[in-house]
Amino acid sequence: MVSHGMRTGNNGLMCKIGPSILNADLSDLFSESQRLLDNGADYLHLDVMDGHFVPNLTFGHPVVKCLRRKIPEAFFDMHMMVAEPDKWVNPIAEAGANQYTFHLEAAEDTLELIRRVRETGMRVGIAIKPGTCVESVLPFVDKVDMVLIMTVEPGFGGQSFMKDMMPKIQLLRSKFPDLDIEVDGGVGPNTIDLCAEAGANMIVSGTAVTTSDNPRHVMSSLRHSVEEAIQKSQLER
Ligand SMILES: O=C(CO)[C@H](O)[C@H](O)COP(=O)(O)O
Repeated sequence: MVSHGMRTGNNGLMCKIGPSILNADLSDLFSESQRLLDNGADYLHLDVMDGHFVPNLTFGHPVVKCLRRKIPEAFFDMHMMVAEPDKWVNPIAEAGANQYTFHLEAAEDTLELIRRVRETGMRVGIAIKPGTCVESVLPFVDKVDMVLIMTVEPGFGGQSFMKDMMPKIQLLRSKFPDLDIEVDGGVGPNTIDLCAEAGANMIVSGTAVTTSDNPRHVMSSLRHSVEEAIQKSQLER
């Protein structure tokens, strides 16, 4: 598998758009995923839900493995909304994932979990729910590749964006200029500016992209907004 660096050059960050296929037609996961990639997605954000950590079920490693066979190149960003994140590290790695993002709230031994994910060769992400304070993730930030700030309660697509999560992104960005910060939940053309100004550089957008007649246009306008905000903040430094 090709290696997928998520950073660029010596200026630090690059904006990436990773649509979530949660609200797409899951009976045709391959075509839906390919359509998003063909229309400019930088990566696929794959939401794994186990019915315990969140009150919903999606799919697991067998489905990811099948999708990987049909899509050998794309970056698979796994958002593991599961109660036992340690249990799925190896199956998800063997299925061909590139990044394993677990929830801090579900981790029993966070450092050990980070070590285990790294050992597989996957990038490591930590996600926090809206009710979790950003300070709780700070001790781990220098050991991971990405922090995911949830802007909805995890479990369902199509919810309203929680703009009061923006201070979490601002705080992380001020302390960690080179960190990949992902935002997920209710993100679309009307909410992207807030995320971009706060400092997010990895943008998950589900419903806004998958239900659009013109996903290429939606993704390129999301990207444009974030790139402008990154450039502006670099000029201000
Ligand atoms: O993690 C998620 C829900 O738990 C989804 O990735 C997220 O909600 C994306 O969908 P939308 O953009 O429709 O909110």
